[in-house]
Amino acid sequence: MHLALDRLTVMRGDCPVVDGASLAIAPGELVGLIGPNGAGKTTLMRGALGLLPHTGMSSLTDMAPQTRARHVAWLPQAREIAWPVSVETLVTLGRTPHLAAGQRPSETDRAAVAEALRIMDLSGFEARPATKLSGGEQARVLIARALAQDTPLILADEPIAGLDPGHQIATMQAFAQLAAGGKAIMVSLHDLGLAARHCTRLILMHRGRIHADGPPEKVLTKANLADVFGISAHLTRGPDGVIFQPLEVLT
Ligand SMILES: Nc1ncnc2c1ncn2[C@@H]1O[C@H](COP(=O)(O)OP(=O)(O)OP(=O)(O)O)[C@@H](O)[C@H]1O
Repeated sequence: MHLALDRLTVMRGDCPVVDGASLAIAPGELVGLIGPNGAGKTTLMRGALGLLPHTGMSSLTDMAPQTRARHVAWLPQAREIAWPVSVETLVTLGRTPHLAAGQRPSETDRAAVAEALRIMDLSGFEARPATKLSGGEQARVLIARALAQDTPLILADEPIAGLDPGHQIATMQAFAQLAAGGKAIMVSLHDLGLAARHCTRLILMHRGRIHADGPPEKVLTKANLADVFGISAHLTRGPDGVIFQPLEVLT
Protein backbone atom coordinates (compact mmCIF):
# COMPACT_ATOMS: atom_id res chain seq x y z
CA MET A 1 0.00 0.00 0.00
CA HIS A 2 1.27 3.50 -0.81
CA LEU A 3 -1.04 5.15 1.76
CA ALA A 4 -2.86 3.70 4.77
CA LEU A 5 -4.99 5.59 7.25
CA ASP A 6 -6.56 4.01 10.31
CA ARG A 7 -9.26 5.95 12.15
CA LEU A 8 -7.63 9.28 11.28
CA THR A 9 -9.37 12.04 13.23
CA VAL A 10 -8.62 15.76 13.00
CA MET A 11 -10.23 18.13 15.47
CA ARG A 12 -10.87 21.85 14.95
CA GLY A 13 -11.69 23.08 18.44
CA ASP A 14 -14.25 20.63 19.86
CA CYS A 15 -15.44 19.52 16.46
CA PRO A 16 -13.99 16.58 14.46
CA VAL A 17 -13.70 17.81 10.86
CA VAL A 18 -12.27 14.43 9.86
CA ASP A 19 -13.83 11.70 11.93
CA GLY A 20 -12.34 8.21 12.03
CA ALA A 21 -11.26 7.94 8.38
CA SER A 22 -9.75 4.58 7.43
CA LEU A 23 -8.54 3.77 3.93
CA ALA A 24 -5.72 2.18 1.99
CA ILE A 25 -4.53 3.18 -1.46
CA ALA A 26 -2.60 0.70 -3.55
CA PRO A 27 -0.28 1.17 -6.54
CA GLY A 28 -2.37 1.53 -9.70
CA GLU A 29 -5.21 3.49 -8.12
CA LEU A 30 -6.37 6.96 -9.17
CA VAL A 31 -8.65 7.94 -6.30
CA GLY A 32 -11.00 10.90 -6.58
CA LEU A 33 -11.76 12.48 -3.21
CA ILE A 34 -15.18 14.09 -3.56
CA GLY A 35 -17.69 15.77 -1.27
CA PRO A 36 -19.38 19.14 -0.71
CA ASN A 37 -17.56 22.28 0.45
CA GLY A 38 -16.43 21.78 4.03
CA ALA A 39 -16.77 17.97 3.91
CA GLY A 40 -13.18 17.54 5.10
CA LYS A 41 -11.25 16.65 1.93
CA THR A 42 -8.36 19.10 2.42
CA THR A 43 -8.23 18.30 6.12
CA LEU A 44 -8.06 14.55 5.40
CA MET A 45 -5.08 15.01 3.08
CA ARG A 46 -3.27 17.45 5.37
CA GLY A 47 -3.89 15.16 8.36
CA ALA A 48 -2.59 12.17 6.38
CA LEU A 49 0.60 14.11 5.62
CA GLY A 50 1.05 14.95 9.30
CA LEU A 51 0.55 18.68 8.65
CA LEU A 52 -2.28 18.87 11.22
CA PRO A 53 -2.53 17.45 14.74
CA HIS A 54 -4.53 14.24 14.59
CA THR A 55 -5.29 10.97 16.30
CA GLY A 56 -5.29 7.60 14.59
CA MET A 57 -2.62 6.39 12.18
CA SER A 58 -1.24 7.55 8.84
CA SER A 59 1.50 5.53 7.16
CA LEU A 60 3.14 8.82 6.09
CA THR A 61 3.72 10.35 9.49
CA ASP A 62 6.20 7.70 10.70
CA MET A 63 8.56 8.37 7.79
CA ALA A 64 11.73 10.44 8.15
CA PRO A 65 11.30 13.76 6.29
CA GLN A 66 13.64 12.83 3.40
CA THR A 67 12.02 9.41 3.00
CA ARG A 68 8.58 11.00 3.02
CA ALA A 69 9.61 13.58 0.41
CA ARG A 70 10.74 10.74 -1.85
CA HIS A 71 7.51 8.84 -1.19
CA VAL A 72 4.78 11.47 -1.53
CA ALA A 73 4.36 14.66 -3.57
CA TRP A 74 1.87 17.11 -2.07
CA LEU A 75 0.09 19.64 -4.23
CA PRO A 76 -1.82 22.05 -1.97
CA GLN A 77 -4.87 24.00 -3.09
CA ALA A 78 -3.13 27.41 -2.86
CA ARG A 79 -1.57 28.32 -6.20
CA GLU A 80 0.47 31.34 -5.27
CA ILE A 81 3.91 31.52 -6.85
CA ALA A 82 5.79 34.20 -4.92
CA TRP A 83 9.14 34.42 -6.70
CA PRO A 84 9.72 35.37 -10.35
CA VAL A 85 11.88 32.32 -11.03
CA SER A 86 11.78 30.60 -14.41
CA VAL A 87 9.34 27.76 -15.00
CA GLU A 88 12.28 25.37 -15.37
CA THR A 89 13.81 26.46 -12.04
CA LEU A 90 10.49 26.08 -10.25
CA VAL A 91 9.78 22.62 -11.66
CA THR A 92 13.36 21.56 -10.87
CA LEU A 93 12.59 22.29 -7.19
CA GLY A 94 10.50 19.10 -7.37
CA ARG A 95 13.80 17.19 -7.64
CA THR A 96 15.12 18.56 -4.32
CA PRO A 97 14.32 15.37 -2.30
CA HIS A 98 16.51 13.40 -4.73
CA LEU A 99 19.54 15.71 -4.42
CA ALA A 100 22.20 15.75 -1.70
CA ALA A 101 22.91 19.16 -0.13
CA GLY A 102 24.59 21.38 -2.72
CA GLN A 103 24.35 18.74 -5.46
CA ARG A 104 23.51 20.06 -8.91
CA PRO A 105 20.72 18.41 -10.91
CA SER A 106 21.98 15.44 -12.95
CA GLU A 107 20.86 14.26 -16.39
CA THR A 108 18.24 12.09 -14.63
CA ASP A 109 16.87 15.14 -12.81
CA ARG A 110 16.79 17.20 -16.01
CA ALA A 111 15.02 14.37 -17.82
CA ALA A 112 12.39 14.14 -15.06
CA VAL A 113 11.79 17.91 -15.29
CA ALA A 114 11.51 17.79 -19.09
CA GLU A 115 9.06 14.88 -18.88
CA ALA A 116 6.91 16.69 -16.28
CA LEU A 117 6.86 19.81 -18.49
CA ARG A 118 5.89 17.69 -21.49
CA ILE A 119 3.06 15.97 -19.60
CA MET A 120 1.67 19.34 -18.48
CA ASP A 121 1.94 20.84 -21.99
CA LEU A 122 4.59 23.32 -20.86
CA SER A 123 7.40 22.53 -23.25
CA GLY A 124 8.60 25.91 -24.53
CA PHE A 125 7.69 27.64 -21.25
CA GLU A 126 11.03 26.78 -19.58
CA ALA A 127 12.51 30.29 -19.58
CA ARG A 128 9.28 32.19 -18.78
CA PRO A 129 9.08 33.83 -15.32
CA ALA A 130 6.50 31.71 -13.46
CA THR A 131 4.82 34.78 -11.95
CA LYS A 132 4.03 36.13 -15.44
CA LEU A 133 1.93 33.14 -16.46
CA SER A 134 -1.86 32.99 -16.35
CA GLY A 135 -3.55 31.42 -13.32
CA GLY A 136 -4.20 28.13 -15.14
CA GLU A 137 -0.64 28.04 -16.53
CA GLN A 138 0.75 28.58 -13.01
CA ALA A 139 -1.45 25.73 -11.78
CA ARG A 140 0.00 23.49 -14.48
CA VAL A 141 3.55 24.49 -13.48
CA LEU A 142 2.84 23.46 -9.89
CA ILE A 143 1.43 20.12 -11.04
CA ALA A 144 4.59 19.68 -13.15
CA ARG A 145 6.73 20.33 -10.06
CA ALA A 146 4.83 17.58 -8.20
CA LEU A 147 5.23 15.20 -11.16
CA ALA A 148 8.96 15.96 -11.38
CA GLN A 149 9.28 14.75 -7.77
CA ASP A 150 8.55 11.29 -9.24
CA THR A 151 7.14 9.77 -6.06
CA PRO A 152 5.13 6.54 -5.71
CA LEU A 153 2.27 8.56 -4.14
CA ILE A 154 0.78 11.91 -5.17
CA LEU A 155 -1.78 13.80 -3.07
CA ALA A 156 -3.28 16.74 -4.95
CA ASP A 157 -5.89 19.16 -3.62
CA GLU A 158 -8.14 20.35 -6.45
CA PRO A 159 -5.33 20.17 -9.04
CA ILE A 160 -7.60 20.77 -12.05
CA ALA A 161 -9.55 23.73 -10.62
CA GLY A 162 -9.07 26.71 -12.94
CA LEU A 163 -7.76 24.69 -15.89
CA ASP A 164 -9.50 24.91 -19.27
CA PRO A 165 -11.48 21.81 -20.36
CA GLY A 166 -8.71 20.45 -22.59
CA HIS A 167 -6.08 20.74 -19.88
CA GLN A 168 -8.49 19.34 -17.24
CA ILE A 169 -9.05 16.22 -19.36
CA ALA A 170 -5.36 15.95 -20.29
CA THR A 171 -4.31 16.25 -16.63
CA MET A 172 -6.77 13.57 -15.50
CA GLN A 173 -5.58 11.33 -18.35
CA ALA A 174 -1.97 11.93 -17.31
CA PHE A 175 -2.83 10.99 -13.71
CA ALA A 176 -4.64 7.87 -14.96
CA GLN A 177 -1.62 6.90 -17.05
CA LEU A 178 0.79 7.44 -14.14
CA ALA A 179 -1.48 5.34 -11.90
CA ALA A 180 -1.64 2.60 -14.56
CA GLY A 181 2.17 2.67 -14.48
CA GLY A 182 2.16 1.86 -10.75
CA LYS A 183 1.81 5.16 -8.88
CA ALA A 184 -1.00 5.79 -6.41
CA ILE A 185 -2.73 9.14 -6.83
CA MET A 186 -5.41 10.83 -4.74
CA VAL A 187 -6.97 14.01 -6.09
CA SER A 188 -9.77 16.05 -4.59
CA LEU A 189 -12.10 17.52 -7.17
CA HIS A 190 -15.58 18.95 -7.61
CA ASP A 191 -16.11 17.95 -11.24
CA LEU A 192 -17.97 14.69 -10.76
CA GLY A 193 -18.06 14.08 -14.52
CA LEU A 194 -14.27 14.01 -14.75
CA ALA A 195 -14.07 12.08 -11.47
CA ALA A 196 -16.45 9.43 -12.77
CA ARG A 197 -14.71 9.15 -16.12
CA HIS A 198 -11.05 9.01 -15.09
CA CYS A 199 -10.80 7.76 -11.50
CA THR A 200 -10.55 4.07 -10.73
CA ARG A 201 -12.16 4.71 -7.35
CA LEU A 202 -14.04 7.48 -5.58
CA ILE A 203 -14.07 8.30 -1.88
CA LEU A 204 -17.10 10.38 -0.97
CA MET A 205 -16.77 12.51 2.18
CA HIS A 206 -19.69 13.98 4.07
CA ARG A 207 -19.41 15.95 7.31
CA GLY A 208 -15.93 14.64 8.08
CA ARG A 209 -16.71 10.98 7.47
CA ILE A 210 -16.15 8.62 4.58
CA HIS A 211 -19.70 8.14 3.33
CA ALA A 212 -18.89 5.83 0.40
CA ASP A 213 -15.75 4.28 -1.10
CA GLY A 214 -15.60 2.23 -4.29
CA PRO A 215 -15.79 2.27 -8.09
CA PRO A 216 -17.44 5.46 -9.48
CA GLU A 217 -20.71 3.75 -10.41
CA LYS A 218 -21.06 2.30 -6.89
CA VAL A 219 -20.39 5.68 -5.23
CA LEU A 220 -22.34 8.05 -7.50
CA THR A 221 -25.66 6.39 -6.70
CA LYS A 222 -28.96 8.25 -6.70
CA ALA A 223 -29.17 7.92 -2.90
CA ASN A 224 -25.60 9.13 -2.23
CA LEU A 225 -26.00 12.10 -4.58
CA ALA A 226 -29.28 13.07 -2.91
CA ASP A 227 -28.05 12.55 0.67
CA VAL A 228 -24.64 14.20 0.32
CA PHE A 229 -24.91 16.78 -2.48
CA GLY A 230 -28.68 17.26 -2.64
CA ILE A 231 -28.65 16.80 -6.41
CA SER A 232 -29.98 14.46 -9.05
CA ALA A 233 -27.83 13.33 -11.96
CA HIS A 234 -27.67 11.13 -15.01
CA LEU A 235 -25.05 8.39 -15.13
CA THR A 236 -24.55 6.05 -18.03
CA ARG A 237 -21.77 3.77 -19.22
CA GLY A 238 -20.79 4.48 -22.82
CA PRO A 239 -18.43 2.39 -24.94
CA ASP A 240 -15.41 4.39 -23.70
CA GLY A 241 -16.32 4.91 -20.06
CA VAL A 242 -18.74 6.46 -17.58
CA ILE A 243 -20.65 9.60 -18.55
CA PHE A 244 -21.99 11.57 -15.60
CA GLN A 245 -24.03 14.75 -15.78
CA PRO A 246 -25.43 16.54 -12.69
CA LEU A 247 -29.02 17.63 -13.40
CA GLU A 248 -31.00 19.37 -10.63
CA VAL A 249 -30.76 20.60 -7.05
CA LEU A 250 -33.29 18.61 -5.04
CA THR A 251 -35.67 20.66 -2.94
N1 LIG B 1 -8.29 26.54 10.55
C1 LIG B 1 -9.55 26.13 10.74
N2 LIG B 1 -10.21 26.41 11.88
C2 LIG B 1 -11.46 25.97 12.08
N3 LIG B 1 -12.16 25.24 11.19
C3 LIG B 1 -11.56 24.93 10.04
C4 LIG B 1 -10.23 25.35 9.75
N4 LIG B 1 -9.89 24.88 8.54
C5 LIG B 1 -10.98 24.19 8.08
N5 LIG B 1 -11.97 24.24 8.99
C6 LIG B 1 -13.30 23.64 8.84
O1 LIG B 1 -13.12 22.25 8.63
C7 LIG B 1 -14.13 21.77 7.74
C8 LIG B 1 -13.46 20.99 6.63
O2 LIG B 1 -12.70 21.89 5.83
P1 LIG B 1 -11.91 21.37 4.55
O3 LIG B 1 -11.10 22.54 4.05
O4 LIG B 1 -11.20 20.11 4.88
O5 LIG B 1 -13.11 21.06 3.54
P2 LIG B 1 -13.07 20.63 2.01
O6 LIG B 1 -13.89 19.37 1.90
O7 LIG B 1 -11.68 20.57 1.50
O8 LIG B 1 -13.89 21.82 1.34
P3 LIG B 1 -13.79 22.60 -0.07
O9 LIG B 1 -14.47 21.71 -1.07
O10 LIG B 1 -14.59 23.83 0.18
O11 LIG B 1 -12.35 22.88 -0.37
C9 LIG B 1 -14.90 22.99 7.25
O12 LIG B 1 -16.13 23.05 7.96
C10 LIG B 1 -14.02 24.15 7.62
O13 LIG B 1 -14.79 25.30 7.93
